[in-house]
Amino acid sequence: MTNDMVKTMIEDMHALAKLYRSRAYAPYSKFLVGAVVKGANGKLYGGCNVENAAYPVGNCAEASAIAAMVGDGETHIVEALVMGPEGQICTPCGACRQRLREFASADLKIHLADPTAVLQTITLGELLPMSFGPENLNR
Ligand SMILES: O=c1ccn([C@H]2C[C@H](O)[C@@H](CO)O2)c(=O)[nH]1
Ligand SMILES: [Zn+2]
Repeated sequence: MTNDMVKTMIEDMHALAKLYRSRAYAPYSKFLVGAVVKGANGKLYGGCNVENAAYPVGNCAEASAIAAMVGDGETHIVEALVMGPEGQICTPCGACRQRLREFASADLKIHLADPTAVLQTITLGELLPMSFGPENLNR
């Protein structure tokens, strides 16, 4: 695969995350997040955060994207992107690191983006070292 092709694919993930971020329902925090996971099937799945008047019931963008993927019959994530507000990176919260871990290996690349660009790329293993996953339950 050429560098141009890789760039195009990240740009596709970035564009989809931006669309989903624009649909975020975050009237309480006003912190809009979009997330995209790429399945092993090559398809992209987007999600946004969905807050609730009962605050703890709110949902992270990553959780929404993962739910869309699993609902489509895919259970392996090969790449991910999380987009927060302009000028800052939004790293997945602790719970979402574990949610990603369920469907990905430690070398999963997670692109951290704002609406203008990908600002940083990190692996799941860096975000969640010595993780507990399905293998620990012989799955
Ligand atoms: O990686 C993250 C971090 C935060 N949020 C959401 C949760 C809440 O709605 C808002 C503020 O925490 O941002 C996400 O969706 N993903
Ligand atoms: Zn989260």
